[in-house]
Amino acid sequence: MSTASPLIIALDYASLDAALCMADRLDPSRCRLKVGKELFTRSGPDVIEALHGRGFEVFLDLKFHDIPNTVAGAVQAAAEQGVWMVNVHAGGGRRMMEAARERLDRRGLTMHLIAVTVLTSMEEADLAEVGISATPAEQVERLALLARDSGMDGVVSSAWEARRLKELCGADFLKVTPGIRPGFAAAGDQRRVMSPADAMSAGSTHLVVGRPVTRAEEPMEALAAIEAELAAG
Ligand SMILES: O=c1ccn([C@@H]2O[C@H](COP(=O)(O)O)[C@@H](O)[C@H]2O)c(=O)[nH]1
Repeated sequence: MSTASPLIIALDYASLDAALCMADRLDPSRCRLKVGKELFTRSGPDVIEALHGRGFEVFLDLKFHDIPNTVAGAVQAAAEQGVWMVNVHAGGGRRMMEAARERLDRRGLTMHLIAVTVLTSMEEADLAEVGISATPAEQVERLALLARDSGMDGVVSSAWEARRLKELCGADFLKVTPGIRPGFAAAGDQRRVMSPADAMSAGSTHLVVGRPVTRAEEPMEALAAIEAELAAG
């Protein structure tokens, strides 16, 4: 089932059972689901099949970063499992991203293919430590333009960069933003955070929300509070 909701709930769980327990409380008309490294490493493609069986569209957040041929093969495998969206690291470079795009196009596979720019857990000092002497905003812009020119459908960034990315890359370019924190949630390990309503006003097209819902005492109430905030604008 496709949904008009911008919400993507991150199922960061250590077992398939725990992830499906949460999925069974959610409604595919109200959100999409994200499967990341922990859950996929534990459960493999079974989790994708189980979520599809429950009617959810799935963002497979494995952030592929490898040589072009390897990434193209991984992206093809994701598309053949029918996932709605997959991502690669823009830092893998133009040839890597182009190889992924070409592989999908040549096989007639349709799936959103996006690139991670700068992780929302990073700030300027973290970039400096890995040898990047730019602010997160500058680095996101640089990688987003490279991603667009390499055939990506959009990027993962924080919502702080969404407004500028809309100006640079247009409204149709997907701006998938984790680090979403409603007023009631702690930032935790995230650094570049924003509230759901502010993120949408800034130009995010999709909001990735994990712990504020999945670790809430009442996950459905937390989700409803986020939906109410979005509806109020
Ligand atoms: O830059 C990034 C890229 C991916 N993520 C993922 O999003 C969720 C966020 O979860 P929260 O619990 O809401 O912090 C998580 O699965 C990350 O792997 C990200 O946070 N930042």
